[in-house]
Amino acid sequence: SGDNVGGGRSGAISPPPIEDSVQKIDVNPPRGTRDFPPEDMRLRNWLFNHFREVSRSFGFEEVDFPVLESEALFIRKAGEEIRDQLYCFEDRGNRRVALRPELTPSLARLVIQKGKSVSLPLKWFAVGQCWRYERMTRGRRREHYQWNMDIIGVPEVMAEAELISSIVTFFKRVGITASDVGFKVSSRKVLQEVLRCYSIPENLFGKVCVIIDKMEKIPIDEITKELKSLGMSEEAIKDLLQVLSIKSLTKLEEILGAAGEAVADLKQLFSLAEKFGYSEWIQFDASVVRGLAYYTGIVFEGFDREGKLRAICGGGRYDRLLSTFGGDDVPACGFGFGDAVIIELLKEKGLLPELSLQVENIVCALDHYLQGAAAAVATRLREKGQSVDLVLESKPLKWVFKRAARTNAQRLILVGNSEWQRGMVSVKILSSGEQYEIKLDELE
Ligand SMILES: Nc1ccc(Br)nc1
Repeated sequence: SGDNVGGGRSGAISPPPIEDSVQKIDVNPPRGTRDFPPEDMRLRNWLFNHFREVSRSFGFEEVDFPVLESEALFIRKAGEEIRDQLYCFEDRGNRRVALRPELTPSLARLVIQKGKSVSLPLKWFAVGQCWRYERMTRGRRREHYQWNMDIIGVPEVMAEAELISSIVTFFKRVGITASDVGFKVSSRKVLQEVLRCYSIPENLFGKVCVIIDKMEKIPIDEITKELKSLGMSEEAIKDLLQVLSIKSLTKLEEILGAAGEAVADLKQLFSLAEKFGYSEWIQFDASVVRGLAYYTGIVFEGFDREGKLRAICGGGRYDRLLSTFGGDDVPACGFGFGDAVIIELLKEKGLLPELSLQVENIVCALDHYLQGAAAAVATRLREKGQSVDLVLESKPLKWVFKRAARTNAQRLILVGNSEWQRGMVSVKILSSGEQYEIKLDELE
């Protein structure tokens, strides 16, 4: 029946010699990346389930994109860190590609690709791994998972208010309160209106934002130097930094007047926050600009009030992104929420959940020849929706009890000869120790 290939049983051919010398491989994951062994994967699933349940409760649909994208999707000339750390390379087809550093450009690409086949507004969410290539000198991670929610096709500030509401909903679900975290909210239109007063060219807007976003990270004279290199005068820089220090919307209105879009948008957002019931979570802070060049309006970031951690999440309006990719001028806003800072915050607050392995049944044959019977018992329970850890080899009972304890099994089902002859199995409820025999067809 056909040639024996690869040393089948009949006409056995000895397997080829192992040519490659066995060399010990590095069993750690690549620098800056993580494995998720079961206990870490349980926490990750717990977190992502909350992300997904909140998104769905807001009527959003899940989407995803390739981790690998054309490098062109992320080439922006605004001096962003995300560009400097792009994990990019040339593939075997000589194409310039990159591991995505964020999800928003992929989302914009898919919206454009879908074109008229989708009706606006779109409410999409994604949970995806994002990458950066950072010199390991700083020993930081090179990958993280980001939860994104985006609303495409709604120009009103109601969209940003809805997004912030979804994040507040997530925080409440995991036990975080407005005493633990807040949102700093501003609008890039504040910056825009100041720059216009000094006739700073629009094309410098993105670059100025990226520089301003470094305010808390590099010395102020470095900020001033970089702004000067863009051609801003000392007076313009002084006024700009003065406006950016404003923490009150009333004060902002005094400076910019009530007629501008910046003040109108922000007043509308704070009014909607009242209606959504999360006023205590948000505060105006003109210094918030976020580090992505494409934001055009409201921007916000979640922060821990103790000031120990980096930003928990961030987002805003990006009304021009789709058109810069050649798509129609479609308004859009969204946020990114990383999987690292939130876990640090939950640890700080003692809110990490206890997540142990749980299995409902462990099934074990008491003799080797009853393995088939044990398989039948396991299958029957599984068909009834029960989880079963089937002991796959002959093991001493002591071993089985130890495994049942480690897996927090609720029931131990033993398949023994005398019981099986009578169509029975023996059940032990591990929490109470109660033990009884039961007919197989009554087991559930
Ligand atoms: N954009 C980005 C990607 C990966 C990590 Br870790 N941090 C930021």
